[in-house]
Amino acid sequence: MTTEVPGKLSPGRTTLAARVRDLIEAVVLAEDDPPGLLDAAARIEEVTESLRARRRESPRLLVQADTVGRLSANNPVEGPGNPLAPPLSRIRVDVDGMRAEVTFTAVHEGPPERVHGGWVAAVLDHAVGRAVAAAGHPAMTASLTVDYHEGTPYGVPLEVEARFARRDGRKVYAIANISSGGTITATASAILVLFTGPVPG
Ligand SMILES: CCCCCCCCCC(=O)SCCNC(=O)CCNC(=O)[C@H](O)C(C)(C)COP(=O)(O)OP(=O)(O)OC[C@H]1O[C@@H](n2cnc3c(N)ncnc32)[C@H](O)[C@@H]1OP(=O)(O)O
Repeated sequence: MTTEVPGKLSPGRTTLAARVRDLIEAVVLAEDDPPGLLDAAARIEEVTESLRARRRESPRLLVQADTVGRLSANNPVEGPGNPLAPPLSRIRVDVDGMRAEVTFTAVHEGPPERVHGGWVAAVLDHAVGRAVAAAGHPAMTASLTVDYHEGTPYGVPLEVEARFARRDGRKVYAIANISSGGTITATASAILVLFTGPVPG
């Protein structure tokens, strides 16, 4: 079931997501002090139960108007309402493609002091999806090839870019990259397949 919330995302929701993002980072970086950790766990459980008492049916939260379809504000890459999303910021999407900024944290560490490759791929996957939709070809990723040229640092703003390349029948080709201070750390090429039915939000 889709829950549609008209208008802007409430500041309460974005603030809560931001505080939970802070919390996740604090958990990952917390010193090993068993009584302190158990006390924190009990207090967090209390908050979780209070939120669960007002649970919605679906994680979808459709509040952001988009050029093609609507993206959930709880999207796990871009959504400001989702504490798992890094999230993306300074998003610019038009027919020429998508550009955005993303700052990962220690939460996303894979190799020492570098972002886990799965998170890099998730952002690139999302970016190609946004770019092809903006170019008028809403489609789902069938194949994503990622080349990791250098480790991607966290704790610094990164640039994400993606653009539609070409279309061949239902297949839509796109490319994307992620860079740090002008140095490209990962590139992706993707084949997406056009949606045949309605474009999900
Ligand atoms: C506003 C919206 C913004 C959205 C932004 C968010 C982006 C989010 C990015 C994602 O997370 S996407 C989710 C991850 N992807 C999936 O879950 C897709 C899972 N796969 C499928 O559901 C189906 O495989 C798919 C819909 C992609 C294709 O199935 P179909 O039955 O519709 O297509 P079919 O298998 O007939 O293939 C159509 C064409 O694509 C080609 N194809 C399919 N899979 C391929 C593949 N893996 N590699 C290369 N080509 C492929 C296939 O050969 C064929 O080529 P031809 O038309 O030339 O004959």
